[in-house]
Amino acid sequence: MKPAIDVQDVSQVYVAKKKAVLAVEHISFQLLPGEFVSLIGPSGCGKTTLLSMIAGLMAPTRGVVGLFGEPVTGPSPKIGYMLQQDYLFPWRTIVDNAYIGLELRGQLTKERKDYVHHLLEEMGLIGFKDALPAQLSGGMRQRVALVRTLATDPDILLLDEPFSALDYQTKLQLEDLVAETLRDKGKSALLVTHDITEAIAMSDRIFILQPRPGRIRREVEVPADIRAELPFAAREQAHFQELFRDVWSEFEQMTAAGAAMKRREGGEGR
Ligand SMILES: Nc1ncnc2c1ncn2[C@@H]1O[C@H](COP(=O)(O)OP(=O)(O)OP(=O)(O)O)[C@@H](O)[C@H]1O
Repeated sequence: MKPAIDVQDVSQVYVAKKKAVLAVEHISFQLLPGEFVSLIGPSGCGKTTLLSMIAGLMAPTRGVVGLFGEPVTGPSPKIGYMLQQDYLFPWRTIVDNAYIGLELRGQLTKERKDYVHHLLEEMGLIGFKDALPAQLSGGMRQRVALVRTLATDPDILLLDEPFSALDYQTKLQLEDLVAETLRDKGKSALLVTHDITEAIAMSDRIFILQPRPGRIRREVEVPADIRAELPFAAREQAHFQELFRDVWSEFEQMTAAGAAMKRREGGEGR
């Protein structure tokens, strides 16, 4: 089986104000079709940089990214992107917002429109199809963003903190909806999040990244009892707390190492 995403020894250097920043270095991982994988790590460890390279928005300085065996050379129709902000156009109705990706690709056929209506139905939004975004709550707007992302039928979803701007209850509800929808449709997903519980509850595997430069520190397999459930119920499984403590202690070690490094750099600078 060809991996949905294949990141091979990728590094990325940014050049800003005559200074080079090594954002990520020697990153390699694969994501299989239908798998849900999360990237977690402290701010600046290169999560967004990695997503941008996978989405074809930026070429790696070194290494190769592949999607289903093909090298990434630019944005691909195989990829759908969901972000923290919903970026709905305020002057367009919900259904017209959901059509945008299809319009941009010249794919606004009767069949695709019917599929969008089906998705709006699935997400409990059909009664709001002619409303404007301002009339919807934050959680409903993110559901519209999900419909818009799924409308073009991408094989892989890149989820860049899509739940982080939501209140806690809405976030838990939407996590379940996203997980269930992606499982049903057999999509692969790569989630970037700062929330350890969210990563454990939603994923098959987790990559913990460390900063300066961004590298994979550890890969975590989520136990079967957690994976068998949707995210809300997953939090109640026997191995959940144990895994949470394990990942948390990894973060604490990383924070302590980062603070020690800053102290050393501060000392050297004096
Ligand atoms: N355009 C840029 N120019 C220069 N440096 C950049 C640029 N974008 C990111 N960086 C640097 O690259 C590193 C990785 O950044 P990136 O935004 O990918 O991390 P992140 O893990 O997504 O962070 P956050 O969790 O805060 O969103 C950081 O050190 C950052 O300062």
